[in-house]
Amino acid sequence: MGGSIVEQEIVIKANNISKIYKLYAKPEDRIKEAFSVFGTKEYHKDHFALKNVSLEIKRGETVGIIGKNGSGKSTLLKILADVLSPTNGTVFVHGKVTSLLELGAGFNPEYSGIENIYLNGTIMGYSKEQMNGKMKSILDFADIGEYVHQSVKTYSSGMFARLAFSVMVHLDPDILIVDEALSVGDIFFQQKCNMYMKNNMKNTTKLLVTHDMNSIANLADRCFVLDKGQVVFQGEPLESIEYYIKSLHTETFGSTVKDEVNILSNADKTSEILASWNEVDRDKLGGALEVRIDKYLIEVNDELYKGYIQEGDEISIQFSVVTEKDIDSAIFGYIISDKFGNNIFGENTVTSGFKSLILKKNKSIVVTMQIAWPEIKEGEYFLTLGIGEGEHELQHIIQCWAHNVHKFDCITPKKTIHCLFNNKIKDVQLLEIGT
Ligand SMILES: Nc1ncnc2c1ncn2[C@@H]1O[C@H](COP(=O)(O)OP(=O)(O)OP(=O)(O)O)[C@@H](O)[C@H]1O
Repeated sequence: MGGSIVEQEIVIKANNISKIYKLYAKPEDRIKEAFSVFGTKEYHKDHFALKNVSLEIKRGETVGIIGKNGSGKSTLLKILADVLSPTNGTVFVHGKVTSLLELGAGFNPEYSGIENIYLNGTIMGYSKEQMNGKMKSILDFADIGEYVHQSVKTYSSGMFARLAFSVMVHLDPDILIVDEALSVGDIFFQQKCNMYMKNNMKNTTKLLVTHDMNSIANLADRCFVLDKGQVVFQGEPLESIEYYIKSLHTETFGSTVKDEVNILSNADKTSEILASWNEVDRDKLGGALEVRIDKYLIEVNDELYKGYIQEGDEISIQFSVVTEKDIDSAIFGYIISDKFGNNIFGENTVTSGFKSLILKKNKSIVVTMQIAWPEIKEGEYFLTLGIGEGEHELQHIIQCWAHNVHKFDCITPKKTIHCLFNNKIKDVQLLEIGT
């Protein structure tokens, strides 16, 4: 068989699978139903953890599965890993599967790390001798030192994740299924796993469930987005992330932004157009509020924000301002902070060299600030907007702060940002000092 044919081989095929759980309002309803005369009276509601899901995955593909909590990701993986049966539909899986679902399956907590390595090997059909041959690489990768001789029940969840991942990938699976299990490991271990999967497991089909969009952007060839047990989108990772994050934002922030909004020139900014902008919640505002931020719109590279952002993207932050007084000298600014509230970067018009910005009483004004997204670590970042009154950045009246009005999901495809940002090594020298 030629290489390209092998690559095209479908190794996972799910046909119209559903998983239905019976939900009972009260525990006794289950008993009542079981003993109902002729078994006809129903006391339960059907809950579809998965509904009519069909998919095909080829050999060697890395497929990301994303979706909100409870959307059915784990249920799907468990069915594909054959630890759960679908209520309806058929599943075909061709090849040896190892899975990091629910850390612990396949591990005996009373056994030591070493004993568990042998146990997993036996389950996967390897002899003791074969496992001896793999032992060093498994232990080196897990890197948990002397703990391998302790019983697994004494491990921290991170140590356990290290051992379990190492064992799973060294058992040469045809298909590797990785749930959020890895997220309990520290960031360096997660990177090590991602590198290993990328570089050492090219022929292995990998299914990844994670809420870490950056891993998806970097590792996946293709993605499925699940919502309420159904596949609502499938496609390229970035398109899938865009679809998913947009739907999250719509839910979380109640965004009213329409898919199609014309790119506006200043003259066109009528109240009709502002009607489609995002309202800033009054409870996000602070300051004297004689001048206040009313609505905003974020555009990235001249299009509406797609749900993710990356280095070099040109952002246009537009917001409308309602004024109750004349201001001779206004300062506008922004801050980007991380999810822990640390301010990461920002600027204002004074320090950027823009002076004498005048606001007239009872006028609606639209402010547009252009910035470029810098090279920073992947993650969630929040935009805060500010208006000050005065000429000096340190001596002014805070008129309006609009806190955390917008969330940016920053991804760094094909790049590792080691800390908050990278700082290049400008020069390196090697000096030979002897033989
Ligand atoms: N044993 C069960 N009994 C009843 N309902 C269940 C059971 N297992 C899962 N569910 C329900 O099925 C749905 C899908 O659950 P699942 O764990 O697959 O979601 P998920 O996308 O993996 O979520 P998360 O991101 O929170 O891990 C949820 O509504 C969940 O409450």
